[in-house]
Amino acid sequence: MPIGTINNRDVLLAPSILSADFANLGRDANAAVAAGADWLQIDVMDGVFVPNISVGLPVVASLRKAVNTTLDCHLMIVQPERYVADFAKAGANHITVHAEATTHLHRTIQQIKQLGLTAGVALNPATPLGVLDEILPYIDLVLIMSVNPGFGGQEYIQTSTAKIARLRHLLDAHGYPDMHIQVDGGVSARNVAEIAAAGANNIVAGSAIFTPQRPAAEMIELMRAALREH
Ligand SMILES: O=C(CO)[C@H](O)[C@H](O)COP(=O)(O)O
Ligand SMILES: [Fe+2]
Repeated sequence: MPIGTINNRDVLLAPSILSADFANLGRDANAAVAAGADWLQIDVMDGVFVPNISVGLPVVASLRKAVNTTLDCHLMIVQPERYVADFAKAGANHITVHAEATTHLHRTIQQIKQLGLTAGVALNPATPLGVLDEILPYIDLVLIMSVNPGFGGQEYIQTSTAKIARLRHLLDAHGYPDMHIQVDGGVSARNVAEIAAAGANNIVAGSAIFTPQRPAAEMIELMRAALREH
């Protein structure tokens, strides 16, 4: 499944299954897709790069069988190059690795692309955009982390908005109109419009979509409505 084109700056929604009900993961994932989610993000945490452990290859393989959508694996693991082939085999369509997690970022990106997947680079909140300079020609997506990675349900770090705007400006200035800017962490219907206005086109949200109180479809519609109104 190819990465969506963003020439018209459509905003994609990528619910993170981190906040789904893991005992009913297929049900929750399908509900999000039926409600118009464009991608699903699977947050893979190793307890080393981030202080939490989440899910891994078997969950990707199970979701691949359960849902027909773009599976976006956000790898929060050290030396992700050890596992990218396994995630591709499990059914990932897109893999994002952290610039801070690998010494050989270019080689890791090459591996992902050679596997036929699209590739993204994630930056932690304190990582400057300058680390992207030499890797932009090789990637499809930049993930701006708007929380410190490791947990769902954290508060959006406000300075992320200016970082997104600087990145969109830089991409426009250097001729990357199709690069996705994905934003992950603390995004909800309350702030999604300002995040999209700053230049993000690919929105990850976990706790704002998968809540026990209301169906995912309603929460996705609230986000779409906020995007339409801005
Ligand atoms: O990468 C992540 C955490 O490291 C998650 O994708 C993200 O936190 C989603 O959760 P929420 O929308 O609740 O902040
Ligand atoms: Fe994530």
